Order: sequence, then structure tokens, then C-alpha cells
Amino acid sequence: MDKNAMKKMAAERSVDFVEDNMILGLGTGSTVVYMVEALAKRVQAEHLNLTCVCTSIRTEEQAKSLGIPVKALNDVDHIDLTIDGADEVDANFQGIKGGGAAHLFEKLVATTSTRNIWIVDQEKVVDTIGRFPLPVEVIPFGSQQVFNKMAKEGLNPEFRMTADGQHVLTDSKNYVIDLHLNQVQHPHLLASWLSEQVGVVEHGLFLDIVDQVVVGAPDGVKILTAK
Ligand SMILES: O=C(CO)[C@H](O)[C@H](O)COP(=O)(O)O
Repeated sequence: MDKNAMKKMAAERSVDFVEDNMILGLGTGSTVVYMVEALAKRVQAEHLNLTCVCTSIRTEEQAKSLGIPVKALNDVDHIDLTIDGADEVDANFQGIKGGGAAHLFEKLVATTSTRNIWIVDQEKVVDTIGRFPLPVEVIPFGSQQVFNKMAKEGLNPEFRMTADGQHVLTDSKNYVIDLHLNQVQHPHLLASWLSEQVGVVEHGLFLDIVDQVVVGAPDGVKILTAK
């Protein structure tokens, strides 16, 4: 089955968890695009009263264009539920995000949220995270020095560039360094090391954050719940 079809299945199922009057976090990425479309249909059909907090300019534009009410993270006092995509997730519900360079806002919204649901296709459920390059957002000033430290640690860093050779910029106008690790055996240790580096704004290790994972697979949608 095509990967996008599996993403769409998971995305459409995930909006069943949305309840009237919720403050809802909306993630970023191609799976989230399907989720926002499905959400807009429910809002319209059931006249749901929702307040949504978006994790990127892209998601905010889509939500607004479909008539979904949006507020800034600073303007809400809590978030009930956040639905987001992910790049990889293991059996312990530890994951990697940031393939769309939105992990800083995504982590802020996720850690404000009472509950977090990820929507993925089955290929993203892995034994050990790290095959997907780990995104790290860094400020442009001195980023080459941060890169050099990562290289010295054996983390195989690579600046994320556009097709025409420019640095990919996050919504906060920062750079992204992708770490080619192949596998992350000790995610908490790596997360601590990265967080200690001056110039690092946020990394894409999302540890102990997600509560449920909605997985699109050829034989249907599976809902995994954290132990
Ligand atoms: O973390 C993210 C963006 O920063 C995305 O949620 C993640 O990259 C998954 O994207 P997609 O749904 O397009 O596969």
C-alpha cells in the first residue's frame, strides 16, 4: 500500500479523538495536512467549537484557509490534545521529529499539551530510532562551531540545505543540522548532551512525550497506547 494512503488513514482516524470545546494542538507535515482536512470537515459538519494552536506557519495557513479557529500558543492557558506526525517511533514511545524543521514549535506545543497523539504510517514504527537523521535546530551565529563539536563527538552532522544551496531556515529563522546516527542506543543521554550545547535551540528527540500512536497499515489502522 502507498505510504500516503497509510498516512491518510491514520490522520482521518485521529480526528475521532477530538471533542467539542477542546483546545487542540496541530502539528506539521504531510500527515498533518490530511488530519487538518479531516478536522475541518468535522468542524463544519458538527459545528464544533475548537481553539487550535499551530506548530508552523504552514499549518496555520492551512487551518485558517479551512475556517478552523486559530490562536497563538501565548494566548491559551492549556492545550487538551495535540495531534502531530513523527519521523520514527519505537516500542517505548520514544521518537524523532523535525523532518519538516518544525520540531521547536512542535515540542513547545507538545509539552504544553495534556495529551499527545502521533499519526504515522507503519514504516515509521521501528525497533531502534536513529535511522532517520536526527534534526537539531541551531542559531546561525557560530553554527559552524556547533557543527564541529558534533562532528568531534562522532555524530555525523550535516547542515540541511535547499536544492539551490541555501541553509534551510526554520520558522524562527534558525538553521537545521541533521545527525546521521543510524541508531540511537541511549536517547536520554544524547538528548542531554545536545541540550547542553550552546547554540542548540532544540533537538528532535521527543522522549516520554507521546501517549498514543495511530498507525496506518495495509490491514487497517492500529492504535498503540503508552504503557
Ligand atoms: O516533525 C515533523 C515536522 O517537523 C513531522 O511531523 C514529521 O517530519 C513527519 O512528517 P510527515 O507527516 O510529512 O511524514
